[in-house]
Amino acid sequence: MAEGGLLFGFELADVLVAAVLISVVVLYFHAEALQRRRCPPGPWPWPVVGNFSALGDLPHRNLHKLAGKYGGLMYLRLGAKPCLVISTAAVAKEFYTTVDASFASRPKRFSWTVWNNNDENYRNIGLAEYGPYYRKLRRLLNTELFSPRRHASYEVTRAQEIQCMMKVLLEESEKGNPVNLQTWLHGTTSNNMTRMVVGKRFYGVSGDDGEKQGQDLQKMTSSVFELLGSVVISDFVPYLSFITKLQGHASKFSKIRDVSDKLTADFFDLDSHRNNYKKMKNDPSYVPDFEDVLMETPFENGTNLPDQDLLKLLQEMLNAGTETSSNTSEWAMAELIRRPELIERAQTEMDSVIGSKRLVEESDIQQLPFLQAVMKENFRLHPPLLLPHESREPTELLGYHFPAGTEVLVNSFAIHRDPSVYDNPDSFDPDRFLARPHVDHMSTSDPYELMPFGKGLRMCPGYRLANTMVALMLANLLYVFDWSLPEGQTEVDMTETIGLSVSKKQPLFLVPKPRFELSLESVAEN
Ligand code: HEM
Repeated sequence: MAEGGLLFGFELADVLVAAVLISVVVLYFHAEALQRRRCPPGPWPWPVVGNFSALGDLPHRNLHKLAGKYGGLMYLRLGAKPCLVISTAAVAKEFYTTVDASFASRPKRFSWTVWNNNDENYRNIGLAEYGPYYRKLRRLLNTELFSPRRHASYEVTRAQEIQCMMKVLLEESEKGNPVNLQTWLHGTTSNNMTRMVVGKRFYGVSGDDGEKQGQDLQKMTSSVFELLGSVVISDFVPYLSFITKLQGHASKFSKIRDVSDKLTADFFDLDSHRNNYKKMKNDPSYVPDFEDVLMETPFENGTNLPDQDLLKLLQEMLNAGTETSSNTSEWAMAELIRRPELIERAQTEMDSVIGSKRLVEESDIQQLPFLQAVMKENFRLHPPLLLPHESREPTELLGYHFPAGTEVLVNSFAIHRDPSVYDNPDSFDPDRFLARPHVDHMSTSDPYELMPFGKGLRMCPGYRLANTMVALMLANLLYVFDWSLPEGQTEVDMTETIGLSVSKKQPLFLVPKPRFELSLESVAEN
């Protein structure tokens, strides 16, 4: 009974506060339950942060585990933001064939904004909103850098960079010491990329600065990938930005951006490139590089790109083109060294096809089905990227309705481990692809079961180059050398670390031993 401000012996005010709190909680659960009835299955979200903690340190693995419980189309609430996670080939196919265009944009992330000089109007291709600016850049990339014609024209460049790497490895092998494969794979892909983009190589160039330049570049690309892979709570709950500040992310990210921007400006030296182009552009024998093309192309309002955007794009090509391909090749060597019988099979195949003491060339690759199966199996187990998409308009997928601004993660890590598609999905078994030649990540008619480069409008534009470089590096490493673990080591540490891409936490050190005598000439530096 209420008596003198008391209800059943409690202060009336306390009772009222408790009643309001209970009502809020009941209303929250009721509203959430109503909303979830209209959404695909997924874990119950916490108030405020939703399912943010489900991402964890290794989102590709954590989301794969959750998909085992909730299925191929899973619904998460990240803060207040709806997010779909696609984890099977069937759902991926439905997604790409019905709503790809609606989901062709990217969300905003705090780290991406810092990298873009604190501007949410992202100017680099991988993060830009899907609109006229993005489409123009993408067309330029497709025609001026990655078209089949351009790809063929850079075959000599690729062969020279492979030759440089093999020459150094042959020299190193004479000492009998382990070599850091990560460094050489990174240097080779990096040189190839910078030669395509600005006509210069930076890694391992002789002279006092050669080694340092290479190390600086490697540090830059991996720290930028670490920055771009960082997800913070205020990406999904903006009013928690004080936590992001307290965690010191802003100053850490800005520092990485400033160091990488300075390095890029020094490496790519726009002024001297511009002067050189002015001198050369009327010479019919001069072939403009990608930097020339970018400098000359009118963008919004007919004006050329500001230097700041131009440098960011060049840096992006270097980052995207280097980290992914070198990580992929390193994973492949790490998998193979644990299964020496697979190395032997690849060598036997190459001995019978190549049969002479020379490097493996691009035209050989088509005749090496086992090597290609090894590559596919490696792409299956180690797809490097999980880049989010975001919808620009309300959409419907598999009968569910989603508002504009819904995120999508196409988790190829989970798709590639679907036990209903792949037997023993965790084991490294290239033979599975010899038995399924129709599964081909390089073909547009592939059944979405192997998609390391994504699909659809935002699919990786560098897929042809990446596939060729990984094939060439792997084939040559395996053909020219036998490999062993450093003395005293019996196992390979396969621990992953994640930035924007999944890489090996510990660099792979292996001891090369030449399989035959091969002397390689120095390749002229340019
Ligand atoms: C093994 C090597 C590589 C793999 C596995 C890979 C994979 C991917 C994936 C999965 C995406 C995201 C697709 C999506 O959002 O749906 C992507 C995007 C991208 N990749 Fe690659 N990539 C590789 C190499 C390269 C190379 C050599 C380049 C050359 C510069 C490159 C440039 C890009 C760019 C610019 C994007 C952003 C595309 C966009 O947003 O429109 N990648 N890549």
